Amino acid sequence: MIAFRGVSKVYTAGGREVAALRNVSLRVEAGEIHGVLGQSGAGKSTLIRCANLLERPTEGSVSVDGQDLLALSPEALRKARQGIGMIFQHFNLFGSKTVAANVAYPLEVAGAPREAIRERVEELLSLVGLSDKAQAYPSQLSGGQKQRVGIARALAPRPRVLLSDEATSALDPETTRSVLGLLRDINQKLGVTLLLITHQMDVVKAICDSASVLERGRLVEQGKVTELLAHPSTRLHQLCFPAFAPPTDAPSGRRVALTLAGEHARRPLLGTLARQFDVDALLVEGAMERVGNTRVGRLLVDLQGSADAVSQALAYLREQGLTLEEAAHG
Ligand SMILES: Nc1ncnc2c1ncn2[C@@H]1O[C@H](COP(=O)(O)OP(=O)(O)OP(=O)(O)O)[C@@H](O)[C@H]1O
Repeated sequence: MIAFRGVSKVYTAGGREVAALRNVSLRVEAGEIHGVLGQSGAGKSTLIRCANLLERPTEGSVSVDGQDLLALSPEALRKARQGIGMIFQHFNLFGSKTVAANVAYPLEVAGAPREAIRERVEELLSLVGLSDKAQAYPSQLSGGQKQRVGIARALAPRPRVLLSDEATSALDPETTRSVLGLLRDINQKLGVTLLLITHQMDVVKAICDSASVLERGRLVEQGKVTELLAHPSTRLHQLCFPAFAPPTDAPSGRRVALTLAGEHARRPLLGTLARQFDVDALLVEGAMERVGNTRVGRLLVDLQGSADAVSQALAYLREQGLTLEEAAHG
């Protein structure tokens, strides 16, 4: 488990103070994948670097697995850091070392026996699908392969927590998907807790259980991804479902924006409106998104039928717990 409590970070540069984090409190449960989403300059890198004290907070506390990192001696912090792996946007591999030597590096630093290192490196390269590249150099690898080496190296000391600093930002969409799939597998197979920062909503949708949004150093929301997306008022929802385009034609019925999540997204609601209420739903615009094992959607529909029937249909949808907005955003 990772806990930030009241964390602030102020940088002083050229006599000027920059508040990069302002009173951030965030809890990531053990075994979760948590994504921190934010625009450039929001403070994401600062936040993730505070999780292993590469950056020391100006105020507040950071604990990992119940250990208050700021209270540790330098020696104890060095040990605690072995339990916190990190992967980077630009991979940070040693160009002059082979893939195997890159992965072995943290184990050599920790003084592990040679044979144990050899076995562990083999196991890790197999885990990330690079057994055939052990003797290659980073310059001979694609971006996705380099990141897989970065992941293998980060996992070498068997960390409980993995920090990902925009690990897929430099990769194309397909490679991004495969690296995210690998991170999800690692989380599930090894139970590693993952804290990642990203400016890409797609990363959050693809693998995060929970997420938070950082804006100008402040955490403006946090929660389960599916729960945040189910509410049109959240930043996460608005980032996932951009506002509908302004209408160019007159509505052909009562125009309503529907947010479907969880159970609702699995039921044939529009068919029910037709059968039970004699109300047809014309789909104007919208999207359904897959989020983990569930689906979330936002649809703009024109409900067509007698005024009474449409009112009853709307009452039914509200009773079902759906979020409805008559004045669709946009
Ligand atoms: N070492 C530093 N010295 C002074 N200011 C800094 C330093 N590092 C970051 N900042 C400032 O702190 C703020 C947050 O920066 P940070 O890099 O954490 O944001 P970010 O969300 O990771 O941005 P990006 O996505 O562009 O990397 C910015 O205003 C940045 O200019």
